[in-house]
Amino acid sequence: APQGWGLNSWKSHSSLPGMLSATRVVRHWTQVFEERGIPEAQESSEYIVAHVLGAKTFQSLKPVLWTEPLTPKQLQCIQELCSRRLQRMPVQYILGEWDFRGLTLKMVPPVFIPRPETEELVEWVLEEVVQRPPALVAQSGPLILEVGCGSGAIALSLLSQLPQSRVIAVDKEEAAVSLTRENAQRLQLQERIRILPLDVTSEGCWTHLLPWGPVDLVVSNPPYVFHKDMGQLAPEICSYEDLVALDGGEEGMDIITHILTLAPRLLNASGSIFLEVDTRHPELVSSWLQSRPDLHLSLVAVRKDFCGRPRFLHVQKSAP
Ligand SMILES: C[S@@+](CC[C@H](N)C(=O)[O-])C[C@H]1O[C@@H](n2cnc3c(N)ncnc32)[C@H](O)[C@@H]1O
Repeated sequence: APQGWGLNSWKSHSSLPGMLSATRVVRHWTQVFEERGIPEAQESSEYIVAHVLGAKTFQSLKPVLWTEPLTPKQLQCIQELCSRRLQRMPVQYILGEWDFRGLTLKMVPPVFIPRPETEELVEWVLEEVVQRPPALVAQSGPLILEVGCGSGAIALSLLSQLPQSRVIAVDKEEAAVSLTRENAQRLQLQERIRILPLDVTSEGCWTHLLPWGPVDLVVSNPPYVFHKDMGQLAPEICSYEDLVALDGGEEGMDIITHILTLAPRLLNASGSIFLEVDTRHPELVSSWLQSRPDLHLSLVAVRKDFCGRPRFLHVQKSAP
């Protein structure tokens, strides 16, 4: 078993009690991970060792800690955490927290781990809000609805950057709802957020949201993976993350179309929807919207991610 392998490999160092420095331990586990085909071997090893030594990254450790011998307790702890990595558990779940746009969020499996691309979606929303007339932003708002809040990454980043904003965050999974709630409290942002369990595919679900609206913006990183692509996901994802957070149905559009159908009922006139999607979705969403003129929505902009792939959509409501 992977765990047994990790333990056995560690025994080779038992002749060096008290002499193992953080740097040597990082090197050891990097090699073990590489031999076992664990992705991001060095990063995984560095994050785990840094975490046990009380830092976020290996580079941010005081240099003296790189060379000082580790205690048996620290070594034991590193061994336990690295054994989990050998079982392909994502580092974010092993460490139990992860940073998103400078906010440290608690991470608990199987709630979706926020991805770096999503930071760009938040950035785009912030840019758009800043462009609004100053009086509008300063007085109250915006009021934002986030569909599928997961750990709360998007909602809490927006709240922390926009001091007048308020957010309604919904997710169909109870684990996500309670993790967003916990993260909001940890970050002292609970006063401006309403977190509701809600399945946006359920009949008449928008009626539960009406009392909180109308909203200025709808933001979502919905499940958008094409069902046929689900089999290609890495073991880290398939074995630990909630697949409900990823599987968007046949063309990845199942939840996207529900959000687009729901949003016009809740949005202010000329309100906006910002979505993170697959590269095939700009075209699919555009033609789907053309088939639904009754929604009075148009795709007004597409943005590329840091890899140059079209991954973010801005859809706007227009007057009927
Ligand atoms: C890709 S994750 C995004 C999580 C978080 N917003 C982020 O970016 O890290 C999608 C989220 O949508 C939620 N979800 C899936 N289907 C849903 C539905 N029908 N109604 C509401 N939420 C849903 C999942 O539980 C999951 O938390």
